Amino acid sequence: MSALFGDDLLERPRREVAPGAVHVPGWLTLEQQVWIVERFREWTAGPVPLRGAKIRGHEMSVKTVCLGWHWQPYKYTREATDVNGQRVLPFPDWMLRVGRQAVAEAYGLDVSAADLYTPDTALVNFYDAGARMGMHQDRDEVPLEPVVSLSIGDSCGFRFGNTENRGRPYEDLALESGDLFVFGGPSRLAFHGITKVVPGTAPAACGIQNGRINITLRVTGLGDTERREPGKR
Ligand SMILES: O=C(O)CCC(=O)C(=O)O
Ligand SMILES: [Fe+2]
Repeated sequence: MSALFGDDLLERPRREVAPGAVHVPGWLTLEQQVWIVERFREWTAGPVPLRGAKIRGHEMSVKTVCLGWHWQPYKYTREATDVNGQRVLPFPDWMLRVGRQAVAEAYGLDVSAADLYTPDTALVNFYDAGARMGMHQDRDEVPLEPVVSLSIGDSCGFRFGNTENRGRPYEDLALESGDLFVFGGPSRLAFHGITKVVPGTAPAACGIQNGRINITLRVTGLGDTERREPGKR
């Protein structure tokens, strides 16, 4: 009910959580969320299915499908060589526009000033009620352009930390359906993770009833060449 009349946004103002890290609650409309969930169902139908990446032999509880470039620990490839060898779907044009609008919104820029931001990959994560993501840095990309993160479905606990280590100082905040979070500049290499998913919190009309979809847009800096040497993480 609170979402219907928008008063939840009064309780959750947009906020710079750390320098260069901005949380914009309720950025996506319900209509946009539903449309993106429809696309999510197409992406997960293949050619590369959702899969839990294996980190040092352990399968992640979060399941991921990628667009543009396929992320695997700790590199990007065009083909999902750790899944089924198929090439991932292309990075869609509309996501480039979403990324630019998101960066403009987060940093208070005119959208024409954000057209230098050119994401070329999307990591699309699905969290069921038991999924978590440990504290990590996003550092398999070459340039340190901002990461744009969109959330749809169940709320989660998001821990946003410092650039030095996985421990304190960090801040715990909730990411809810429709929220935007952008981290760039001095916060680009901040450690972050998902501590919990809260079942039953997805808005009835967001298009997904169980679980959480998260999309992160990134600039790999790879151009047309694959980076075959695993980067350090
Ligand atoms: O699910 C999220 O909000 C964060 C995902 C994330 O950190 C990642 O995919 O690297
Ligand atoms: Fe991340």
